[in-house]
Amino acid sequence: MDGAAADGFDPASGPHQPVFVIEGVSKLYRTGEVEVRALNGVDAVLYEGELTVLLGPSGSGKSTLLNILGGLDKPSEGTVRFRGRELSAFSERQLTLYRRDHVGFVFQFYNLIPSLTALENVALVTEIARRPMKPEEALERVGLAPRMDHFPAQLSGGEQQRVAIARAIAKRPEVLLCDEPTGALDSQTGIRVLEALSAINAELATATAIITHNAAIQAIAHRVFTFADGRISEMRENESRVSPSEISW
Ligand SMILES: Nc1ncnc2c1ncn2[C@@H]1O[C@H](COP(=O)(O)OP(=O)(O)OP(=O)(O)O)[C@@H](O)[C@H]1O
Repeated sequence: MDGAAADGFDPASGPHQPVFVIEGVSKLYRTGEVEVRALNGVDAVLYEGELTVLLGPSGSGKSTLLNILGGLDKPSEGTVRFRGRELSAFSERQLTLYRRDHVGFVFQFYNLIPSLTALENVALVTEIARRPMKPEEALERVGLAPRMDHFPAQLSGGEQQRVAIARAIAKRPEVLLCDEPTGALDSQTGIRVLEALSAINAELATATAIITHNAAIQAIAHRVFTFADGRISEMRENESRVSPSEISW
């Protein structure tokens, strides 16, 4: 924990403190006559320092919940609290500040700026963050320090995704939200990306949520939520976790 404390994580808050408390959350989308209930009464808790996997078929509501946790969307019913503050009642301005100061996002497609090097892509974020790490350190943490002067087109898909992870963690977010981070990658490359996410979760104690369709990935999590039809049909704590290098698909 020493290293983590040096990185600004307060060990006094300890593991097993809730980061998000989700109560009775439903989300309805209405487009013309068509109404879709993307979430239907979700209750869940995500904990400090934990890696949570959100598993389930397409359309089961995983991204909708992740977007609500990330302050990109609001529930139609129910409440979400972030460290005791009611996120679901935040104004747009408060949500913008919340996203900027507390949340790192990683998406399936890396969204790097092609005309900037890996280092410059990460530096874009550290320039506006309140207590960032050096961009070099962020790239070091994902094993890409030797490639920092390369442009996205000179990097493989998995390397580009690791730059995107470096960019997301460089502002030291308390939560890292990842929507299908390995969805576009082959298994070997995807495992490298999961190793980077898992190492960051362990070293910085960043509460991490990873959405996937891929059931093999659940073995690396502390906690697994399985989604079905807008609900969490099963919540499970893994008694023993395996390292990403031990899984395959
Ligand atoms: N902005 C929107 N407007 C209308 N319907 C939406 C919107 N966003 C999501 N939905 C619908 O809500 C349901 C849940 O979608 P969501 O993206 O949360 O599922 P998911 O489990 O993340 O799926 P996937 O794994 O395919 O990304 C789906 O039926 C989807 O079509």
